[in-house]
Amino acid sequence: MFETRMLRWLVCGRVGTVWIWKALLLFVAIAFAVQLLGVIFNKSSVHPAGHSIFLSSDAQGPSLGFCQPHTHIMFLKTHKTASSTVLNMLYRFGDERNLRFALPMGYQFGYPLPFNAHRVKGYRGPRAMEFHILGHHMRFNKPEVEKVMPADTFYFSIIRDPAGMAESSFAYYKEVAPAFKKAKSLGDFADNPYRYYDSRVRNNYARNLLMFDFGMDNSANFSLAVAQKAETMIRQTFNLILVSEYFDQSMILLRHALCWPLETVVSFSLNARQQKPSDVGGLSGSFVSKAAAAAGIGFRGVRPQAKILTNVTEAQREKLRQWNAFDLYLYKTFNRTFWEDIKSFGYAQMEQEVSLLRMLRKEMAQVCLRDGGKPVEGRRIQDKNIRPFQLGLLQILGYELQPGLDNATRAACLRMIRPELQYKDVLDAKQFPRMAQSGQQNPALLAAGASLVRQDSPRTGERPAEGNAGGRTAELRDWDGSRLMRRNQTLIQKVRLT
Ligand SMILES: Nc1ncnc2c1ncn2[C@@H]1O[C@H](COP(=O)(O)OS(=O)(=O)O)[C@@H](OP(=O)(O)O)[C@H]1O
Repeated sequence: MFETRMLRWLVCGRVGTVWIWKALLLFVAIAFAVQLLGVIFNKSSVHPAGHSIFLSSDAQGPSLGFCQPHTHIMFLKTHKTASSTVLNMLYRFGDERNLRFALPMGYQFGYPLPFNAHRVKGYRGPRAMEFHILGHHMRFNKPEVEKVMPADTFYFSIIRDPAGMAESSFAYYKEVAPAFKKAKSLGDFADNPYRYYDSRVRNNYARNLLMFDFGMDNSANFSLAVAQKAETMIRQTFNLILVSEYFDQSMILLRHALCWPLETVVSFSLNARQQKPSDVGGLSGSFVSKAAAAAGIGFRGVRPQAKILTNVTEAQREKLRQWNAFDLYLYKTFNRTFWEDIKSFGYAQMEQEVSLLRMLRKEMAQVCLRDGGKPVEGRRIQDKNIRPFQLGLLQILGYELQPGLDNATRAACLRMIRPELQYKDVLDAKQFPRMAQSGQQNPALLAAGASLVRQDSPRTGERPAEGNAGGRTAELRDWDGSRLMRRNQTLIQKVRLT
């Protein structure tokens, strides 16, 4: 009773309606200012601390309108699809803004086993800590990924024509994948896959690798119902599927979806296969071979044997597509969706942004890279911090930095060319400084791209050890899960455990 009278007195008697309106207006103004500050704060928290090294004032790209940059991101890093180039971009974005990565204990999340949250370093139960970016190779397993990543996570991945993927995969995993090991050449495999492929052995690199990475059965014969089920799962889970053959268009769609400035999606192609002489103007699906051919760049030192092993005719490329029928279905389906997205985005705007992106890449190549950005065979790169991990028949290419760069520019350029394994170590050491200090990682092994996995680690479930580190039994594995042995201080690639 008393309160009501008091209120009436305050409202009508003492304060008056004008004052109420003024108070209301003030309240609205304060709320708006708080909101604005929040946006500014949020935006600035994902902007790099340092200044941009891009010379051009267009580095931010055309306006994105009013949007909030995404910082919770899950990238399914499919194999042989330009995924290392995409991951490098995510690494840079997160590194420059001190975001937290969900990193594996070694170099992979137990691939080819399905992803398990307990393989994430620092994981302490569902959502116990905030992870921003998850992007390493894995066999996708949604419930486990959801334990690690926040509910508002943006999911995306990348696909490639199965013929190009098969070439890339064969060149890389020839000595590792059971089906490839026995084949005389990729052409031979394409002509007679059933002679070499045994579905009882895990042969993910040799058939429907995309399907496998998305967490589904890769070895069954094609069935439309199963393919459609896979499509539905992907549509329900992933916000965007990029296409490797249209990498630059993919980057533009991605930056708009993530609300990121243009400069964040400028990259150099990483993890490319060594150029084969026959590729020039020719048959191969290698991205770099085409780019190099267009630029008139030639390579020397190719093993003729390797060239013969990976050569295929157009008819054999078609056979490889049919052999990978599930992947072909996914590729065709999501390629269509990709072009529908571009249509909605607008062809003219896409063209404008792609040109800008290419201009920035060219600019960066001139600033950062030796010889105008000509890719270099891994074995010719002296600096182990930028030498890409080597596996397979052909050299994996990397880059060398322009000499004489100032410190800030050098650091920014280094981030763009630092290979995946080395970058993972840098991020790992940043996130877990005490472990890095206690020397858990062995630099000699890191240079070779190996991980040291303690045999007694309850989470890894790795096989018994062969090496010996600090008196403890330990096993040496490369990033891909294949076992490495040390003999006379030399790391020797061993056969992968399937
Ligand atoms: N920007 C861009 N555009 C198109 N293609 C590109 C790009 N960057 C890398 N690549 C090609 O991707 C292949 C390597 O793929 P990944 O990095 O996914 O390989 S891996 O699974 O991580 O080993 C590898 O293909 P191949 O050269 O055919 O083997 C790279 O050349």
